[in-house]
Amino acid sequence: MKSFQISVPATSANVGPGFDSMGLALKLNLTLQVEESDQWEFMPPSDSDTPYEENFIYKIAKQIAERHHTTLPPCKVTEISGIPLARGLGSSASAILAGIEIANQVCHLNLSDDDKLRYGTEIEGHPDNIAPALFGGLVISTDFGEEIVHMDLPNLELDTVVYIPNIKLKTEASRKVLPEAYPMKTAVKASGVANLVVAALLQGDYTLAGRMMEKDLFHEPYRKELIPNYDTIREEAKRQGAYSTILSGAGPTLISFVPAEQGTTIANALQKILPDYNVKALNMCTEGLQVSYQE
Ligand SMILES: Nc1ncnc2c1ncn2[C@@H]1O[C@H](COP(=O)(O)OP(=O)(O)O)[C@@H](O)[C@H]1O
Ligand SMILES: N[C@@H](CCOP(=O)(O)O)C(=O)O
Repeated sequence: MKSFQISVPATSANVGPGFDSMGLALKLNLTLQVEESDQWEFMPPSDSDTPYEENFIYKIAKQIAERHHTTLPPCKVTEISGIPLARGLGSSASAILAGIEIANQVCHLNLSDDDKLRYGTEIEGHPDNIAPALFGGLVISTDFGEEIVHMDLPNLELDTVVYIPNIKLKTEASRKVLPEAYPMKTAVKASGVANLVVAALLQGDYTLAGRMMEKDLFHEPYRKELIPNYDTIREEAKRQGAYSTILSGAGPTLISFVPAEQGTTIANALQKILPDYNVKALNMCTEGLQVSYQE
């Protein structure tokens, strides 16, 4: 019987002003063990009354199989490790890619990376989590409909610290507070800020990159009211030496970019003043989606 493991990293989208286009993979994984079986089963079950047909990953896998005019054979799927849900760490993008990959493996679809990026982006609605979850690293991507253009940035000499509160914020809800359109002057300044973040990262000028990340005009000014302790965490992280502290994805997690090797020290200091949070030092992850087969 075939058995394989799928591992997909968490992601932090936007990186400040790179709204819907910039994201990086983090060393925190969704890992699933998949075995062909005589019936569908998800372990641990989300709750005993929910049929497998309602499972998010199952629905994605089924949709991809149908798109290729085939049906999924039954599988037992065991979640070995997870990414906290609705916290701004890309759990939905990782689950979507896992569903796509299950269909790819068990239906022998032979999907290319571009196929996975296209399907994942269509389902998620934007490529900024899907691209780094698929490729690893820090990826800039934009969906032009006929193609999704994406480009990796070279590895950065940075650690990150994430501040995960024990409340959820669905991405859909956090998008509702954003404006439909931006005045021309705001859009020009906002894209200038985003360009400076990329230029500064490429030059290794992390002080400037951090300063510009915190000047986002696309989403943070509208979302910060939804985020508990937004100003306190930013100020305290700066005092501890962080280059920047910004929303991770749509929030409510905040993420700091900090000098290499200083993640754990800064995380420990912030955990002391945020006892209700899970404060973690996380390295960036250069690997994206991985599949490994067992005998
Ligand atoms: N491992 C998973 N298994 C099943 N559903 C998942 C999984 N990961 C994410 N989801 C679905 O994605 C939703 C969270 O997506 P979203 O609001 O975009 O937040 P985020 O992607 O920031 O964690 C969850 O409420 C759940 O429906
Ligand atoms: N660009 C999106 C990113 C959402 O990321 P998530 O991790 O919160 O799902 C947005 O900002 O809405």
